[in-house]
Amino acid sequence: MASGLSSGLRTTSFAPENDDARTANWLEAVNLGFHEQRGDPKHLPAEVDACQRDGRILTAVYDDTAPDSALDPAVPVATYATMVNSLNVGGGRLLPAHLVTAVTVRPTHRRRGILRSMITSDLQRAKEAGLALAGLTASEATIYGRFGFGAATSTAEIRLDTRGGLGFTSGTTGSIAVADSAKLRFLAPDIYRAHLERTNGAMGRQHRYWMRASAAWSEESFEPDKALRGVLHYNANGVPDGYAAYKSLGWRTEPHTVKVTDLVAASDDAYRELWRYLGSMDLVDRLTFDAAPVADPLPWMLADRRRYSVTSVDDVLWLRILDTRAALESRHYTGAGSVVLTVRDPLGMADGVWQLDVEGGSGRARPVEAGAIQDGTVHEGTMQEGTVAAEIDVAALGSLYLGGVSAPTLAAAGGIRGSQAALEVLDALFTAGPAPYCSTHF
Ligand SMILES: CC(=O)SCCNC(=O)CCNC(=O)[C@H](O)C(C)(C)COP(=O)(O)OP(=O)(O)OC[C@H]1O[C@@H](n2cnc3c(N)ncnc32)[C@H](O)[C@@H]1OP(=O)(O)O
Repeated sequence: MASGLSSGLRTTSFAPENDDARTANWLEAVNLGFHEQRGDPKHLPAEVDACQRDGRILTAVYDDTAPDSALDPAVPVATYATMVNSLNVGGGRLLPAHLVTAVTVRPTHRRRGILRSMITSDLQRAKEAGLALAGLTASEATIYGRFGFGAATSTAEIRLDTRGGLGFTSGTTGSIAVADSAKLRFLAPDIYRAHLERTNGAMGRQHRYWMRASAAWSEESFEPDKALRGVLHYNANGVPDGYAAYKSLGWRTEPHTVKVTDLVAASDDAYRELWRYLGSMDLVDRLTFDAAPVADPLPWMLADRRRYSVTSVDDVLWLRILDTRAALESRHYTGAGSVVLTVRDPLGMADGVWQLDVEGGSGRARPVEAGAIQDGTVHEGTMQEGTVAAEIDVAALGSLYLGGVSAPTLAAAGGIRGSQAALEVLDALFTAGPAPYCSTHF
């Protein structure tokens, strides 16, 4: 991959392996690129094992022309990794998505087009491999729009005033127990899977999530996190259907604060009861959580909703449509109707004109001759005459895809061009369902 690199650079892609200098050097380059500490060789086998479990394919760009005393040229000057995982695209439908991660270019090699070269060739290959969507979580919001990615989901950072305990408006359901963290490691994947299947916008998780939720790895290192605790919710049949991981920020923190590091609910009851437990701990004055849903039921279950505040809202999942027809036909829809969409894609992967007909939760996308559209409606050809039409940039389609933002909002921002009638149809089709929620970064 990565044709178009400047001369002197060479690139290769490989699967991670243990006892492999190439893999170790690649991981070291990622640490360098993200300003992390050097890796500890004793943790390398676990780190490589995690990469393998995630199904990561690693790409490295090398510059063999390093001068004396420079970092070993076997350490790549650029890194890039991909993996495939499931995205809930509504109605319990799971679609495999091509995920991009660990993108770094060394400061000495930046702004020479290395990222552009890696990502454009990779996206093309993912499309040829039959994947309808690509996704990533971005270090900066300014990088990936030019490559056709649009911000598709957000989470809220929340703060709860728990002095004296939180009151809830409804009675308890199921039961709660403090978790044996070592066992949580093996329960968490199943609980998350059930959450994934019921949550629009949720993404399959990487191995590190189970290691972190069970305190086997801290958020910063591959060492155990001795401060982290876990709690489980069991449904009426005694089956675990939710967990949370949390830790005190220490007695010197004023007010005394517990940070919730992960909270996964596979039922509404589990969500409510996990927060009830967290909100009832003695000696805790504040709870924080940085990955709450933007459409959070939590304030609606509190006796005093003013105990809940949102301190920031951040984008999480960015989506890039690779195959427009497959993406449109894979998604679940809530409304019914028809619209003709002209997709503009500067990279030429997703562009074209489609008539989208939605009925009974499913969409059918048929190619349309571009000349059939005049004045924003269809006038000729085999398509239904009078169907409303809109033009949409591929990044805006990525943002609209899971319904995280409305068509009129995207139109006001310039990403969609169409009549009021077309925007209303798009809105009814794409955003009428539950707001997407992705609590997974990768
Ligand atoms: C999915 C993830 O892994 S997110 C993590 C991304 N990585 C990081 O944040 C680590 C630190 N940053 C880096 O390593 C690099 O700066 C990268 C990877 C972001 C960019 O790599 P580069 O090789 O310098 O990018 P490249 O030269 O291909 O730039 C392509 C285009 O993106 C633009 N661009 C690149 N980085 C940025 C940025 N951080 N902010 C704004 N624009 C950017 C360039 O100006 C260029 O624009 P143009 O084509 O319109 O002229």
